[in-house]
Amino acid sequence: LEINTMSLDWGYTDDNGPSTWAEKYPLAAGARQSPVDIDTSKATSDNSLVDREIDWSYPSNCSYRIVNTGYGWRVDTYGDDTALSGGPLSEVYKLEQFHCHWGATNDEGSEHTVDGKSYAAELHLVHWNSEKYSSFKEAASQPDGLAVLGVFMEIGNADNAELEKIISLIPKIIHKGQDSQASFDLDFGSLLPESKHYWTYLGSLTTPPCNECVIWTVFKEPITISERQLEVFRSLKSVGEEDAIEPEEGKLVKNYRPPLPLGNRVLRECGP
Ligand SMILES: NS(=O)(=O)c1ccc(NCc2ccco2)cc1
Ligand SMILES: [Zn+2]
Repeated sequence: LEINTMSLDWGYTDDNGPSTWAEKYPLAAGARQSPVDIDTSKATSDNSLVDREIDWSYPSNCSYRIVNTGYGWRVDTYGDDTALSGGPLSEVYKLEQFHCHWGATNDEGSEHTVDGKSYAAELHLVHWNSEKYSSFKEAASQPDGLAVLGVFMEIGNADNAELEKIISLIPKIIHKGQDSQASFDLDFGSLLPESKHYWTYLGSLTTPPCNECVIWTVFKEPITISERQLEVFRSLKSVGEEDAIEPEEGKLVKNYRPPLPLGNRVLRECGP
């Protein structure tokens, strides 16, 4: 008797989704988990961040690898001449990868929420503390190991031109495990909002193993992408090419974790 148990050990469906993760990944039940709902009335703008704007420098032309992780797309950036500093960060962090979270409809999809409001998607730029640690993996086991920039995405009429360079590669990585090498000049600056105003708090990876190793910085201003671009995200599959399933099955229509309690953590903000 061969039972087709083609199931991921964790995911976003009812039987392997966020409410089940703590069974196999105990850190998911920690007190410093992400994402959180950003209750703007709780944000404190103490002097520790004033004039400490977040600074980044990313190369304009670089070679990248985009991969279908089974949980979404991820661009690996070989972050040599990248640097993130300032804001809540005490050291310089290097960009390791960036990826996105989205939902089945446009009224959900972001991981962080603002006074209970969800955005249609959320971009994460993942950096690691290369001043203190010698690898991303080592940094991911440290409380100040990673710095992730969160950028809300809302639906607008226009395509996001920078994102289009990534979206044009998605048809090549429809199935889990597929990847595509591309060297394109990516202007990261335009993947970030104009305003550098942000909220920051101490949290975790929003997917298993949910390590509590992230200094989160979430920009207040969203960027816009088009409905068509978001539909391309939803066309990704969570299963490999060899998993014979119906064409409409296995689509990654959502890959966001709902918010966890902020608890007694401090939520700081920089800028109105
Ligand atoms: N959504 S996110 O930005 O919090 C994020 C970022 C990076 C990882 N990496 C997964 C990992 C790290 C160490 C072992 O496995 C997972 C989640
Ligand atoms: Zn993420």
